[in-house]
Amino acid sequence: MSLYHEAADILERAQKNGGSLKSIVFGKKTWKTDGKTLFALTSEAAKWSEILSEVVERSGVLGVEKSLTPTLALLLTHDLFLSKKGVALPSSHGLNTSISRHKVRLSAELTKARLRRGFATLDALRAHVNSEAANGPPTDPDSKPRIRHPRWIRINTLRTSFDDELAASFTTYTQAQSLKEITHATPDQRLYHVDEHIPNLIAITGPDDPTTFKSYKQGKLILQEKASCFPAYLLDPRPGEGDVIDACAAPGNKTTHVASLLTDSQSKVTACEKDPERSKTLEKMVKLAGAGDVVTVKQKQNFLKLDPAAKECRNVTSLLLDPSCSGNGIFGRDEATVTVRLPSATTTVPASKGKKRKRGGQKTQPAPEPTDQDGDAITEETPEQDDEDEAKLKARLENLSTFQLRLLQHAMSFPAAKRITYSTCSIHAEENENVVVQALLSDVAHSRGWRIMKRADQVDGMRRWHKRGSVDAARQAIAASTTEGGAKDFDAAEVADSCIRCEKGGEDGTMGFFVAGFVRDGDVEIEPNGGRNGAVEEADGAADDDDEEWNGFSGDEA
Ligand SMILES: C[S@@+](CC[C@H](N)C(=O)[O-])C[C@H]1O[C@@H](n2cnc3c(N)ncnc32)[C@H](O)[C@@H]1O
Repeated sequence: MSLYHEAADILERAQKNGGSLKSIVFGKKTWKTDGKTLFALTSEAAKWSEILSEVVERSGVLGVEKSLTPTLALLLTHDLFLSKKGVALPSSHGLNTSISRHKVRLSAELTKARLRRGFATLDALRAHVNSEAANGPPTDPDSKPRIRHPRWIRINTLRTSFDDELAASFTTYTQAQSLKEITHATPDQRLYHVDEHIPNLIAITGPDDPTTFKSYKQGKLILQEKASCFPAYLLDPRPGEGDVIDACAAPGNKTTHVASLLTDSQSKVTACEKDPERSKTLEKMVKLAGAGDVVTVKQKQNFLKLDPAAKECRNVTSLLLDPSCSGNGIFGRDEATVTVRLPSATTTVPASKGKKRKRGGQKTQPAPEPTDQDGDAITEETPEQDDEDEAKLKARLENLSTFQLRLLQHAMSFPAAKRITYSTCSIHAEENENVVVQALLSDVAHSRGWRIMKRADQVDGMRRWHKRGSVDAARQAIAASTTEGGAKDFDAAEVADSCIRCEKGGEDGTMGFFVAGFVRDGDVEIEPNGGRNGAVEEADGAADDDDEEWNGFSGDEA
């Protein structure tokens, strides 16, 4: 019973205050209904809200059913016609009877709404609604053509081969020679493009929802943003060289990517995840991707508490570090294209009787994030709130970068480690070039011989990637550190060129992202203590780190 009232509350808050549905649902822990169910219903209803508002308003149902608020009517109408299971209430329940007794009238209005939009069947309308949610509404012909964000799909070579999968899932798709064809496609064009930087990655566009593909459900296709594929690829783990740690692993996209690069070797991946719920998702995703033989999931494992000197870590040669961040690089493609429109309470008479429909304020709201086959959200991060004030943001970035630096220094303390990648889905220099410079200047980097992985030493696709770090940001970070001494040897242009950035949106079809690699020859003696900025100190102070890190998730707390 609380489902519909709680869902109505969420949609109304979203319409009134903005913010993402995800933040509203998962930011509150006291809902009676579970968050996944609430998110699934509200995000679907949000997608259909334009059409369903029209249906509810034109049916006149609100004029006769006093127990129904406009939002309840919209949600119940959604479930009555569009949910496989129908209205999730006993047929005798008051809310169910008050909507069901108007089924014929509502159904007629839904048909009219469909025909007005030129769709012959409800399935065709559904495909259109899903496509608009994914790609946004068509642009005004006079305006600049809108750039369509591609749907990036990594073909999981642990379960299938690239060619087999193209033949299995994309037979109705035409190959596009350039990414531009994808970013400028019309919504109904089914196209795929083979990425030129990351092996086994394709960009697609079209009306289909790839989460409904059989191969997706079998773990053969992984929905993963292009930029998010950079860290594992840049890490370039060499089969047989040694083991890998994914330090902050859930939901596991990069973990399974690394695992796919280590096939036919004895090398193992240890995936740490501190958060209990996300640990379960990680475990599930690793199994689904067929990476269970290669990956050991350490559930509820704080990476800072993993002892680098432990026997199990002695053979770790590569570490992938993708910690929590402000998340402001996440391209809110899905979030920006779904509109919540709630029916107007004042227009309760069918339009045929001459009343004008009132169009309520529109807010952009999220469509569901990609989910695993059980509907678990598998986003990597929560987008930053737009309305955060500057002082709050500054404090949050300070907290985050302190935490990120600690993790990075801890990664640098693994005795056999030779390569590390550090990444964030943030575009803030504080979390990126600044952390890189500070890590390079730390005692642990110095004592163990860590240096930046230069562009010339990067794996082919990353060397060719055009967008590099910010020279200004690197220069400022170096200048800030020079006062403490020791930064004179760093060349800002070289540091920046070694870093990789991705722009949020635009013709590259990427989210905002940052990644840098660190290398060492592995022959420097380990010091008993990490020194001033050493990892041992950070690990000891890990209890405080928990709080600091969670400040980074204010997007979830809204
Ligand atoms: C940006 S997400 C990682 C996304 C993941 N790499 C992927 O590609 O699917 C950061 C994750 O790190 C986890 N985390 C944060 N601090 C951690 C720590 N100290 N030890 C282990 N995991 C941590 C968070 O709970 C979150 O799940």
